[in-house]
Amino acid sequence: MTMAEPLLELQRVDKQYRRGSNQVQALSDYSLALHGGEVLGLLGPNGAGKTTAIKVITQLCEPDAGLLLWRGAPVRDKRYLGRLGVLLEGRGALNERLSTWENARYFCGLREAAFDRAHFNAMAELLELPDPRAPVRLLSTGNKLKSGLLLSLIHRPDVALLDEPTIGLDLFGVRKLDALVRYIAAEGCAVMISSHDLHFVERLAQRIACIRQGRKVFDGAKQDFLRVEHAYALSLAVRDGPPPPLPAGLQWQAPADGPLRLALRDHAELCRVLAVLMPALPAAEGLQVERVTLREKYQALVGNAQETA
Ligand SMILES: Nc1ncnc2c1ncn2[C@@H]1O[C@H](COP(=O)(O)OP(=O)(O)OP(=O)(O)O)[C@@H](O)[C@H]1O
Repeated sequence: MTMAEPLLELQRVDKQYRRGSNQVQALSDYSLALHGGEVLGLLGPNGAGKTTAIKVITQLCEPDAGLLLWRGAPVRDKRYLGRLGVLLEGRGALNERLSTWENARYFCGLREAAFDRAHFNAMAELLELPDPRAPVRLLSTGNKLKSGLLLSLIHRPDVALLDEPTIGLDLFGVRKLDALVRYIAAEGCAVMISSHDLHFVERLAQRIACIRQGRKVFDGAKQDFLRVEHAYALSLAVRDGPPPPLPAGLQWQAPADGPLRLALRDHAELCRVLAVLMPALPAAEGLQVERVTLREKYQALVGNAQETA
């Protein structure tokens, strides 16, 4: 992960929506920085404020307080918008009567960027987009999504904001999207993925920003996110008798019914425990070791957060 100056930054942003006589605090004192070449996963339950953050970045809505910075300077006009690639709520802007190819040329003209045929072909190939010369209206829903995605990135943006990019893609489409995200990040693009698809985020993001009810609850390296408490969960089903001994400093959690449980910090600790447990294993009824995934960490962090609406 690069530690260079952020390309884009939200600093202490507040955003409130008015809904009749009610007010919804969508963002509270919210800060976020995006660096070139990094893939950031923006996570949060429904209504947490993710889309609002993207709308503030793209000037689709104005914050009540706080700053938006582009390359370290407060944004004063809309010029930086041409350096963004945006996919909002899974959809890119495109003209369905034109082909992906024609749309791409049109969008490059609009953004005052040179149309790069090799970049177009590389993305179409990675996405396995069939017939880029056919009118978009003739494509299947999933292929229209791929087309929209390609178009949001055709001008080689410095920052890509991908809001729910996996919606409507099948398993194979998502794998192709993986490849596309890696390709643009390797080119130096800062990629922010806002998604409920935790497997997708876990595979790609080096950094996780987690938001709950408009507030930041985590922002840091994915490894640190996964290491918040422990990396492995071990459970051991034993017959009657005392629980088998563990290395010094560790203690079983022993629920009234169900197997013994143990949370382990890392791979080294897991190996130490298994070595000590080995003699007791033949008499045990079952051993299970699970890697704690982003899903469990995420659930622990956002709890049962309900939509603030
Ligand atoms: N235009 C609006 N007018 C009033 N309230 C709004 C508006 N847009 C969003 N909200 C409210 O602001 C809060 C944050 O919404 P936002 O869409 O940013 O969340 P989100 O994290 O993107 O959610 P989701 O994962 O469901 O897309 C929610 O309570 C939502 O109901």
